[in-house]
Order: sequence, then C-alpha cells, then structure tokens
Amino acid sequence: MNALNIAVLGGGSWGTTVASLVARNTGVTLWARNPDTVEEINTRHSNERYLPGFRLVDRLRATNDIGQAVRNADVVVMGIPSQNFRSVLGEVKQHIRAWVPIISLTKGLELATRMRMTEIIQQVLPGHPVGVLTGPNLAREIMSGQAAAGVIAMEDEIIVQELQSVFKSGLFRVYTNTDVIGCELGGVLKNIIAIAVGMGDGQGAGDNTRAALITRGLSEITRLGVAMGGKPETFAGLAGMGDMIATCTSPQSRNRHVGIELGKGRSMEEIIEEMTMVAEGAKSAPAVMALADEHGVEMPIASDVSRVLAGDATASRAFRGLLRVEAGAESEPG
Ligand SMILES: NC(=O)c1ccc[n+]([C@@H]2O[C@H](COP(=O)([O-])OP(=O)(O)OC[C@H]3O[C@@H](n4cnc5c(N)ncnc54)[C@H](O)[C@@H]3O)[C@@H](O)[C@H]2O)c1
Ligand SMILES: O=P(O)(O)OC[C@H](O)CO
Repeated sequence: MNALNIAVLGGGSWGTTVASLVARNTGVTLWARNPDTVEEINTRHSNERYLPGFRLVDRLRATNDIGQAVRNADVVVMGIPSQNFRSVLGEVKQHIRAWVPIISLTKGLELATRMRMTEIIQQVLPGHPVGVLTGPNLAREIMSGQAAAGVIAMEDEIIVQELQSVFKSGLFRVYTNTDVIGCELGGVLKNIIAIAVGMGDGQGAGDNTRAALITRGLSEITRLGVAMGGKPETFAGLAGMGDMIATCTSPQSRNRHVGIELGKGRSMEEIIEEMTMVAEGAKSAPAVMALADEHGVEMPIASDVSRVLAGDATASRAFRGLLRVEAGAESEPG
C-alpha cells in the first residue's frame, strides 16, 4: 500500500476506472462535476452512466469540490476531455501545491492551439513534473478484470518509477517510458486511424482491408510523431501499435464507432447527438492535419478521414479513394 494522496479529475469512463484501480493501492479522491455522480460513487459504489453494471472499489471517495480533491494531493491525474482540459487546469491552479506531478489520461489535442495536454500543463502550471498514462486500455474491459498493459511516460526516470507503483495492479501491468511526446501522440493519433477502420467496417470491408489500414495508419502516425519529436520505437510499443490494435478492432471503441456509423452513411450531427461519451479523434482531426502540414508529413488516411468528418466527402467515396491510391514503395507515404 502507498501512502500518497491521488486526485483524479473527471468522473467519466476512464477517470472513474483509473480512480478505482488506484484506490486499491493508495488514497484517491475522484472529482466529478456532477453531484449525482459523486453521490452515486460514494453511496452505491457505481457510475452507471459511464460504467454500467460495474462495482467500484469501496474505498474510492468522490467529491464535486475540486479544492478538496486537489489541495492535499501528491499527484493530480487529469481524465478530462481535451477541449475542456485547459479550463479545468485553471481551477487546479488555484489549489495545487508546488511541484506536484500532473499526469494526463487524455488522448486528444486542443483544437485552438494544436497543443498536446502535457504542453498545456507546462504552460498553465510551469515547474510541475508532467506525464501521461496511455496504451491499449479500454475502460470497460479493465473494469471487468481482464489483463491489460499500459505505459506511464515522464521525462524524469526516478519520478516515473515512483508513479508506476501507484497505477499498477494485479492485472494491470504498467511499463515506464521517458518519451512523453511519442507516448502522448501515439494515443492521440491512433484515434483517427480507428475512425478510418470503422468507416471500412461500416461498409463491410474485410480483414485484409482492416490489416492494411492499421499497418499503413501506423506508418503515417509514426512519421508525424517522429517529426514532432517522438521516438520511432515508441510507435512500435504499447502506446503506438498496441493502442492502434485495441482501438481499431474493439467494439468498445468510441472512435471506431464513429467511423462505423459514418460508413453506414450517417452524418456527424446524428452520430454525436446519440453519443454520451467523447470520441477524441473526431475533435482533434483538424489539429492533426494542421500539424501534418506544418511538419511536411503526408497523411493520406488521416486526410481522408478529416474530409469526411468535415462533411466534405462521404465515407464511401473516401474509402474507395483510400484503396485506389497508387502504391509506391512500402517505406513511402500513400
Ligand atoms: N474510456 C476509455 O476507455 C479511455 C481509455 C484511455 C484513455 N481515454 C481518454 O480519457 C479521456 C477522457 O475520456 P473518458 O472515456 O473518460 O470520456 P467520457 O466521455 O466517458 O467522460 C468524460 C468526463 O469528463 C467530464 N467533463 C467534461 N468536461 C468537463 C469539465 N469542464 N469539467 C469537469 N468534468 C468535465 C464529463 O462530465 C465526463 O464525466 C479522453 O481523452 C479519452 O480519449 C479513455
Ligand atoms: O473508446 P476510444 O476510441 O476513445 O478508445 C479508448 C482508448 O483510447 C483505448 O485505449
């Protein structure tokens, strides 16, 4: 048992899952903005809206007072979707103690600035050690007790090893990595490829097609990730290939779900209206394309997905285009 106080912010699927996992190891306060969610977690040990049918660890405590969660925290964990991340950090700033590490669970970019979440943390709260917890980690599968592996990435080799023991548990194996940029971008960029794979699946594409999209998708996200400062080997690990496989093949993935519905010919408005949870790839796609332009990286799959998301192409046209592209050497884009 650790003696650290951990604040997990965000009472959605992943924030609640991580808080429940960590509560097996040490004290956790989960901050959720919805008072009903807080009441339900504290009295019934469940969060039915996001994790239906699952029981949370009894000793997990929730609050809707962010100051109460953050004031005595030794580590702050951010499970807030990317477009609201900065505003919540602004509230964190009013309560956090000096040098407390901040770990992001979020797999998106801020649309207005194209920034990664760890960049936003460094901007809003300079001096705090920053990191990400990422990898092939579908919340409901972890809640159901299936074995999984993740990665905690921080630049400081000593702090990252200390935090590894906060997050790991019997069936959740946590590896360390010092490539924060690569690990963070692996989680962000795979979401767009999962939408592409979903678009194919929604149109009845085969297993060979899915494998081609995943493999070519991995190569284009690696090119951008490396251009932005990530290490190539990170994209072959859990945060890259691992998360690509989980997200592109799981019926639980929200990003793949968006792609499937687009593939069936539905509009983004209809799809989003029916979803209660976030699909980060749909939000971050324009920022990803702007970064690809800025770094001179060709991303044909992401570019077609972006056009469909923006309503500038239909999924069936884009998908036919993806398969029609003239093939060159395997090491080249396209
Ligand atoms: N669900 C997963 O399996 C999973 C796994 C790994 C990473 N992630 C990532 O974790 C992040 C969070 O995803 P999730 O699955 O928990 O999403 P979710 O849609 O299940 O829940 C999001 C939560 O954030 C809360 N929220 C949104 N804006 C807020 C604000 N301004 N203040 C306070 N709370 C706010 C919502 O009320 C909701 O409780 C995403 O970036 C996602 O990509 C999710
Ligand atoms: O449900 P998704 O598509 O947001 O994916 C969840 C996680 O990122 C999988 O690791």
